[in-house]
Amino acid sequence: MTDSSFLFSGITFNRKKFSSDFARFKVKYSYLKVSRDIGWGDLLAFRIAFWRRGWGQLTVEKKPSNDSEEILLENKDPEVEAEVEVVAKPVKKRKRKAAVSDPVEGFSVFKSSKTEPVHEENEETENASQGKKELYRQMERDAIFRKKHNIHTSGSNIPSPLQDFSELRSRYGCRPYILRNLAELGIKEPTPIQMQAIPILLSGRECFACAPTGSGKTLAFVCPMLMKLKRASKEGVRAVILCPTRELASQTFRECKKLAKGKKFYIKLMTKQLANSAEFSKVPCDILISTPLRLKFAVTKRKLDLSRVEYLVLDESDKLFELGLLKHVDAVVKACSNPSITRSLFSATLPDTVEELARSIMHDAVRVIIGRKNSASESIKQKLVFVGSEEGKLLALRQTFEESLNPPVLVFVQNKDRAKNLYKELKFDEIRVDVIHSDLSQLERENAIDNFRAGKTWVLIATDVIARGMDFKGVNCVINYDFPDSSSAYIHRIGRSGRAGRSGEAVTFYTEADVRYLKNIANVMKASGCEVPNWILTLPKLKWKKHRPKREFLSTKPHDDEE
Ligand SMILES: Nc1ncnc2c1ncn2[C@@H]1O[C@H](COP(=O)(O)OP(=O)(O)OP(=O)(O)O)[C@@H](O)[C@H]1O
Repeated sequence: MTDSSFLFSGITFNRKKFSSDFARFKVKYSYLKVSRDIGWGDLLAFRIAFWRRGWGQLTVEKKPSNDSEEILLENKDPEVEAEVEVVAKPVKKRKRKAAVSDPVEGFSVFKSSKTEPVHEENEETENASQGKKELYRQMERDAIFRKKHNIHTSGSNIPSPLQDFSELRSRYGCRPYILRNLAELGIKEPTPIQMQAIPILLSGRECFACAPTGSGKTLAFVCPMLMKLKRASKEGVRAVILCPTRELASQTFRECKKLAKGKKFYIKLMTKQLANSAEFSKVPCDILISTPLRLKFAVTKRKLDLSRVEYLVLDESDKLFELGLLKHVDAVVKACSNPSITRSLFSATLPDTVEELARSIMHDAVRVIIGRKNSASESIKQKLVFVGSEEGKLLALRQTFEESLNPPVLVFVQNKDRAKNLYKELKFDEIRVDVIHSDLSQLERENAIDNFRAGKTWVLIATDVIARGMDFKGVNCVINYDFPDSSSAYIHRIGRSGRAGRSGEAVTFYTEADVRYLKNIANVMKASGCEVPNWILTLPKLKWKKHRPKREFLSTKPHDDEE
């Protein structure tokens, strides 16, 4: 068909000239034959239906030798045929209505050539305005729904949010195994980030999203990824999820497996062993979950091919864009060279600099913010405690544990040496304590996490290595033994409690040396509805800077004893 004309904003596509390309992509399209006299109103109605479902581009090709037109639907979903029936209804309805109304209105079915165009024109204008009205009504309904769920979006043509997981099937033809797995996991209603991010990603749009800790971001990117991949393939890596730490990568790997249960996807976690394997390219892999350094190593040293990757997720994106990781992330993003890739960024904190970077690398991305940007989860009760000095901290910690130890409790310190020392201090108290930091082997780190998850450990002392993304169900209290180095570190640390709607508590110790930095944290606390003494809020504004003071030796023993 060389004489193709496209209505609305479609890509000109000469099917004869590009017949071989078309044959390759044929499976992606479905057709709907409609009468030649299809009006603009009908097309607008189709377009609205498309927009609501978050489908691809709607274009029309005219067939000169035939009395029908084809509506070309760019849709990669095999279920589209069924949906097209629904979409086609307005045309049938209009025709039926016309047939019934003709005799009533006194018009002949065989109209003269003079009167017909006038009637058609009026009808089309009417349909167009009806379509427009419906579009506006839908936009209004979406706006009300978003407002109710604190969903803030920016970007063009944003798909309607999901109100219910059943819409995954009715709007997107989701396979039953996902709905079954969600039900088995006890997941009934989508969280606000899932309501909006899932339709965006399913419609093939790029997205950067900021939603509170514990609000279900993982599912918001894993679910559409599985739906888009549809089935397993052995033709190379098709989706990559980058996480800043090994612990988070392995947790995300497990979450993927849970949601994919019953479907034979090849989901791989990039372990040291796998990264070093020379046979990597022969291992079937649909979804690869990795830290940036390991993936970069596999790409550069093991010639791992990422050119077929269709979906790339940068989880904890602001952390991935920090200086130490950025060059590895950059190498991975470059290796994912497929021009039709869909990239997405997720985090509970999204600094403006990261947003700018995201905008510069993404195409027509939609921005989604749940609640207030860079804020803590509102289900956490936050408290600041003045402890005077380093020694004061240890006394305050022991006193807290004596008064009320409500495990599981996470205690964050500034670095691994302090973690080791605090562990030595608490080991002989009558509490089950463990420690996790980067000097431990992978196995030791995993054991520490597993024991904490299983309730064998009551108090886990940690560095920021587990501050992001780790989902420990039911952590009752987070204690910032050492003041966090930034407000985003604070948000992520305390976000290990108060997850998925549960309540939690966060206590932050501060000394004289930390007072200058109190305001940043106090602002976060105030924004999430916690009480903060006024004097802190009136402290002078500090320019953004990481606060990592050299802290005194952590021990209650006299220093001479240590020598
Ligand atoms: N729709 C839902 N309903 C109930 N629970 C859910 C839902 N979605 C996810 N969850 C659960 O909520 C918990 C937190 O989810 P997840 O780890 O994805 O949070 P997150 O937003 O990524 O947090 P963080 O910012 O800390 O990484 C998990 O235990 C997950 O199983």
